[in-house]
Amino acid sequence: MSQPSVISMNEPVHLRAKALDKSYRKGEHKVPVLRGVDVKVNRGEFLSIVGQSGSGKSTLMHLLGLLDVPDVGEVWLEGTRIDNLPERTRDELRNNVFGFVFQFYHLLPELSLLENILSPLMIRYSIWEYLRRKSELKEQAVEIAKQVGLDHRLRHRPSELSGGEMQRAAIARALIARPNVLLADEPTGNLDSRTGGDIMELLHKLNEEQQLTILMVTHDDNIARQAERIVRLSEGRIQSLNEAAQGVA
Ligand SMILES: Nc1ncnc2c1ncn2[C@@H]1O[C@H](COP(=O)(O)OP(=O)(O)OP(=O)(O)O)[C@@H](O)[C@H]1O
Repeated sequence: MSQPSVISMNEPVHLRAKALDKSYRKGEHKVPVLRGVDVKVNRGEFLSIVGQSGSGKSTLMHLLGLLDVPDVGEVWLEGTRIDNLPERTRDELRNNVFGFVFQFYHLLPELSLLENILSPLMIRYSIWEYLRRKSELKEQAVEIAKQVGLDHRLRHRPSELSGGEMQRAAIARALIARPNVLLADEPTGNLDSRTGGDIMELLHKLNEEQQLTILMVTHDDNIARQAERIVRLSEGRIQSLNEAAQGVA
């Protein structure tokens, strides 16, 4: 699959939400979730979006990562509006620019850890291209497994891994497609505080060493504070854009 024309791989991005509105229909009622949300994610920054359960954090992340479309408003990537692109271009962008990490890992139980890490490339390439390049792609997957500290678990199935290891595997799977932006939805939400701390350390390492832009969603203020900057979402609106993450009272 060719790369989308709006951004070249590995180019630092600058992601922006402009005046996003999103409502869901519940029976006969339209329930507003986001009401005029503006967020800017700078190149190479580690931004957390914090807010109570139901405040719309995941909804916002899904709109920024092209998993859903806003009712009103725009999403911009490096000077190009992306929310209104044709579906195929949006699919390509989603697969090439964004990496996703979720609270419950979403690993495929029947695949080994190595196969799970490789799974996005099976989608990116045609079957023939994937098979032709398999040994090179496998080497890349092993290298990324090393980066997240999992190279000793390559043949294990998800059921044989701890929660922290499954989240590391999910992060490795997101990294294999060499994303510009990592979107992490409650990445520590299912982990004890020590294991969650290890995952935060790994995210920091990726942010600092690879200048990976990270947008993390969490309901946990302590986790959110560990990012470089916090955006607080309350009742579908941004409360503070400039709250310094470190040293917040
Ligand atoms: N696909 C959907 N259809 C209908 N309502 C939805 C849908 N997705 C989310 N909602 C509703 O929108 C509101 C915001 O949900 P969202 O998941 O974005 O919040 P959140 O802040 O991420 O919450 P949590 O921290 O509990 O995951 C909730 O009331 C939720 O029930």
